[in-house]
Amino acid sequence: MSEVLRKSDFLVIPGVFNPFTALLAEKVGFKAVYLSGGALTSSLGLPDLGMITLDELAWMVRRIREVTDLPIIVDADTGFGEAINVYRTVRVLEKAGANAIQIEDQVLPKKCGHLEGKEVITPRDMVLKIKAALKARRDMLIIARTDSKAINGLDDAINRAKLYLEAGADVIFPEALESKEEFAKFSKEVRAPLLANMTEFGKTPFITAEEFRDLGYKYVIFPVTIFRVAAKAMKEALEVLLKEGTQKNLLDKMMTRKEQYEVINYYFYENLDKTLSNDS
Ligand SMILES: C[C@](O)(C(=O)O)[C@H](CC(=O)O)C(=O)O
Ligand SMILES: [Mg+2]
Repeated sequence: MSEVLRKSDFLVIPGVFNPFTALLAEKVGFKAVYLSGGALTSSLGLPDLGMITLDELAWMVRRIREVTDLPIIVDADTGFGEAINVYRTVRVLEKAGANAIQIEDQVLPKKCGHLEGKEVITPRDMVLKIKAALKARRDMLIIARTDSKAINGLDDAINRAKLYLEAGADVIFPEALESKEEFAKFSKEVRAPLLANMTEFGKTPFITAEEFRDLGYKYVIFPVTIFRVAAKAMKEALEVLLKEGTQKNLLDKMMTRKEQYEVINYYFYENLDKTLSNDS
């Protein structure tokens, strides 16, 4: 499955936060999913500040792996500690079913890369984490994210990316670039598979997937888009229920029971049960 990530020329990758959303992405036709820390933590009612544990993340990777064969890129934040922790993080997440893992060079508590007040670790400390990740991985890709642009500027982010590549990172993720020109400069200087983060309400202006491809990016993630759309839809539905005491006016906004069951392969299990009983 990591082969899909390695061999594809270009991939548009939605952020998911549970098995249902991963299945939806698969059924709609996406070729890979991104388990977003931002969306996952929000779905747990928690801020994205590096507060969940490795075990909680691995549990979700296993649950998603159970239902889909799509490649999963896992957002592992800062790797749950220092280099030796990163070693274990990689082992655990790969066994759980991850095909790629993203580690970022922020200090803890980490933040969404598009917020103010971030801090970065030294390039050397990040290189140690990347080396630990490479020693631990069997097949999965190691994606090194640098948050440095917003703190030390684009040139520092470019220099860090070069060091991370030299250390062996497979993919570079420059976080929170602010214009097409910056994305273009980065891809001109950093000759490697690159991942662009097209999150909304952040520092990056809207750039389409196709434009990112033309700018030299191999992967584009839309990490929290479906969470935010669903969150607003759920809030509106709750308000209607509270006000009207009936869901009648919501029906045309709903996935039907049949459509819902198709996503979760309900009918497969129903048929399996019949076949097993008929056979015996
Ligand atoms: C990509 C990201 O790391 C995520 O957790 O999905 C976030 C996205 C977001 O908060 O919008 C990020 O730090 O950019
Ligand atoms: Mg994240």
